[in-house]
Amino acid sequence: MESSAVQTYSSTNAAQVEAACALHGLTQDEFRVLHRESVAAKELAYCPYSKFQVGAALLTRLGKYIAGANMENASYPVGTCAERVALARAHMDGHRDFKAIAVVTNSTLPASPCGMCRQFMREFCDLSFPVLMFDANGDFAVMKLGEVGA
Ligand SMILES: O=c1ccn([C@H]2C[C@H](O)[C@@H](CO)O2)c(=O)[nH]1
Ligand SMILES: [Zn+2]
Repeated sequence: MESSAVQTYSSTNAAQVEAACALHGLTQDEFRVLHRESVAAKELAYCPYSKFQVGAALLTRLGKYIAGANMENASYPVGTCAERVALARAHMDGHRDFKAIAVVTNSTLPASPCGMCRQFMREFCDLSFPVLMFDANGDFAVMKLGEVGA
């Protein structure tokens, strides 16, 4: 079995943020707002079963930020993830082109989107779509959609 630890960076390390932004076509301001909006969204999670809050923030090509949080259900598979909530909200608001998504949890390691979310994103975003994953401390990993889970 191959084990590959995901490289994480600190969002307080300007050089690391700059490098990540340059690689994924984001401005540092966009990076900061994505982080801030995803953290705010996390507080709106409905997760009485797992108690695992997840926040997401999508950035559209037109510069709008759309938030999502996980919404659980007593019948567990009926619940949905933060990423899919954000994408559904965005699509309903008429957005079709997306620049990046940020996902944040209270975990001490960045969490990567599940297979259903990756499939859902793939419907609207290409394989180079940047996925920013923040942990509780603001450390982050970033991958293209085509690299997540690969
Ligand atoms: O990237 C992720 C990972 C998990 N969850 C949610 C699903 C469930 O509500 C809870 C525990 O898995 O976290 C997300 O929203 N996004
Ligand atoms: Zn998911």
